[in-house]
Amino acid sequence: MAFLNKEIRDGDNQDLTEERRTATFDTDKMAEVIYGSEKLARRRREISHAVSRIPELADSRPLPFLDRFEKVTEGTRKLSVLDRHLAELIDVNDNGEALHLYHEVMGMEGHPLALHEVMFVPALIGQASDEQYEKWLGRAKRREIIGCYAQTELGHGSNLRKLETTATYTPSTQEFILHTPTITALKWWPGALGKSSNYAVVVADLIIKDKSYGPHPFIVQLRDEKTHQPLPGITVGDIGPKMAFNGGDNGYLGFDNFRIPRENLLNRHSRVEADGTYVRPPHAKIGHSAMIRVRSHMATGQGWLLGHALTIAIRYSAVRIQGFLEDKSHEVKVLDYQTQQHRLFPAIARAYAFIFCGFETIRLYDQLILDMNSNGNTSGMADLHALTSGLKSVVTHFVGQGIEQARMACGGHGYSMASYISEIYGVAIGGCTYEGENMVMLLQLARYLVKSVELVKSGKANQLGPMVAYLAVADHKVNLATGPDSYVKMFQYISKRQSWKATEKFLKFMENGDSRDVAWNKTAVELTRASRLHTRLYIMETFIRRVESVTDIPVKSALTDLLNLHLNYELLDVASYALEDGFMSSNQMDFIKNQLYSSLEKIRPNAVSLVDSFQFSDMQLRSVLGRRDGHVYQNLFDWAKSSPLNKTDVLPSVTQYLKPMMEKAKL
Ligand SMILES: CCCCCCCC/C=C\CCCCCC(=O)SCCNC(=O)CCNC(=O)[C@H](O)C(C)(C)COP(=O)(O)OP(=O)(O)OC[C@H]1O[C@@H](n2cnc3c(N)ncnc32)[C@H](O)[C@@H]1OP(=O)(O)O
Ligand SMILES: Cc1cc2nc3c(=O)[nH]c(=O)nc-3n(C[C@H](O)[C@H](O)[C@H](O)COP(=O)(O)OP(=O)(O)OC[C@H]3O[C@@H](n4cnc5c(N)ncnc54)[C@H](O)[C@@H]3O)c2cc1C
Repeated sequence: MAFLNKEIRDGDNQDLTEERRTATFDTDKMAEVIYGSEKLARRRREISHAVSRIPELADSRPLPFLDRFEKVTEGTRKLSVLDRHLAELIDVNDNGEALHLYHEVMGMEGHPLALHEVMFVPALIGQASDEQYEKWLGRAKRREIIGCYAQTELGHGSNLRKLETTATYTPSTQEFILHTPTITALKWWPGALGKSSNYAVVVADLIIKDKSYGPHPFIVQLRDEKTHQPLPGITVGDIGPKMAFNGGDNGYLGFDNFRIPRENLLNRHSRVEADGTYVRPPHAKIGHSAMIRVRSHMATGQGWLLGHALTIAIRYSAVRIQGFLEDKSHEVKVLDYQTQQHRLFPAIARAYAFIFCGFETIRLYDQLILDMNSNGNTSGMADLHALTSGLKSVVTHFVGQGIEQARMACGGHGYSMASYISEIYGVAIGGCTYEGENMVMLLQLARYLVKSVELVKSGKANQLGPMVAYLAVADHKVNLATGPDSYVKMFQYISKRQSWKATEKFLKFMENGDSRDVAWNKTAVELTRASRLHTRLYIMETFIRRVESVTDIPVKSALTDLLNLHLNYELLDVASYALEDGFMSSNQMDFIKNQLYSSLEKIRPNAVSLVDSFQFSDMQLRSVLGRRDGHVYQNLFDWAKSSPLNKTDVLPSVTQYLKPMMEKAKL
């Protein structure tokens, strides 16, 4: 008999096998929906399989047992092995394949090329002119040079307009002089800056004839290409251990009147002529495109991180037997408890929703770059900036929450590094901070919402973009029993009401004499609430669109269960906004809760298969607790035995310190 869940193998834990047999859909088909195509889903499996046949690509020891120096070395070692095998493992021009290969082999703890691929090369593609492509892009793509993205400083990150690093143009030599005037102006945080990169895209305040033109990107050589020594005038190093990413060398960087040629200002959109004349870009914020790119990719990337934690927690919950339900002679799987399901299943729905939604923003970003590079059309920038600002904030926040719930759902073993969940958590919540601190980015989206409400108030609703058109729609009572559209309408009502209330509050403060900035700050919490609601509405709508587009009936049916859970969970979470003015009745509230609980029951038989469908290999998961075979206890015991502390029965620290203390006490 062909099994719908292809993960079933002889010798696996029987409880897990039992779960896999209950799948109502084909996990390979679900993987096609998750990864966007049959080809990528298949290639991912093939690549993982090919990697497993190259022993040098495996971690030489479990990563949690390595110290920082060993982690950096291990990451670099694997990169060099990977480099030798790249062409045989993937189509190097296929980003999806490359991304999977790097996740599989390099894991998530950071490596020297992380920022090269994620920001340095994209910054060149988005910001460099054709001549600069000629000079730098080929070298960067061939990895003759390794780069990073150096923007944040010790004293400033969120407020780019106040970056202190200066790039002062000198017409006599046609050079920019890069300088770090104070300790707070040191670049601080850029990934792969400390020890690995020999080039960087540096964002510095452009100064011409004593006038500041604001932050601009420059390509800067940091280290000698032969010796890798820092060039004279450059101070560079590693900033030390972090919550996660400890295989990466986030760094600091200072300039002492360091000169670079005029051609090193990335000048596809703005430039400085030889005589110092400044040529403006078509859009003031066009220099931020590398950031918009990462933000556009974050929803999908974060959805996968949540998927990792949930794969571990759900598999473990199907193996962990504890306590009783009806039959007191047999303990049950902890996955059978409603509280466990409520803790984990809505997070599975969110992981799927974030991945689907992320694919849409990636497409929007690719279109924007195409428009900008082909005909200088920047009209999509404001919309995408607003959308991705909200999305990165909402998604990273919920992913952090979801991973933490997954950890707790694994009880004590979730707290062990054997689960690897704490590492996943550390990596994921970095996203709440990098690419724009979440509150700061929610407030960026709020600017857009406030402007949109103001348009409606001034009778210009016809100028609203499609994503905010609901802000002008009249309210109608909603019958939730009619399906997903009614949930969207209810959510629209809630989101619209909050955007309007926050805007009115903000305008009122100004009417009463506050400046715009003070009024804004006095309304900021309400504004961030509006941004979150707007973003959650967008996620809900993309989830519905994606499920509607699925053609495989069993897959669509399983996804519909997840979608229903998502709709009810989300609406319940924000119901107070609609209850307070009576738009939602308490009967409707009861209806939502009942739908939610029945969704949990429907999803239960598919839970393991829904996470198996992410098709993360054991190598990629790096979790002893979440391995496919489910032999949790034996695997945990073997792992603990391999701890370096267990190499000897008596530790030197015991002989040196503990024993003398005990001996002394005996006297
Ligand atoms: C294959 C890819 C995989 C990717 C996977 C990701 C996983 C990778 C893992 C690890 C990588 C880690 C990478 C981390 C890298 C970094 O963190 S780089 C540093 C990031 N730094 C930031 O994000 C700084 C945040 N701050 C800002 O972006 C800006 O300062 C600001 C947007 C908050 C404000 O900008 P400012 O210039 O001061 O503008 P305002 O005066 O506030 O606004 C003026 C108007 O400009 C509009 N605007 C601002 N930015 C943009 C933009 N990017 N595009 C379009 N428009 C923009 C803003 O909305 C205002 O418009 P209105 O006046 O009309 O309201
Ligand atoms: C793992 C990681 C990797 C990174 N990689 C890079 C990299 O490769 N390159 C790079 O250049 N940088 C990088 N960074 C830096 C990162 O981009 C910044 O830390 C981030 O943009 C936040 O800025 P900040 O540190 O200045 O936070 P701050 O702005 O100082 O935030 C502190 C608090 O102030 C609040 N706040 C600040 N401004 C406002 C405001 N206007 N309104 C309301 N509240 C406000 C914030 O909400 C927050 O609560 C990385 C950071 C991390 C953690």
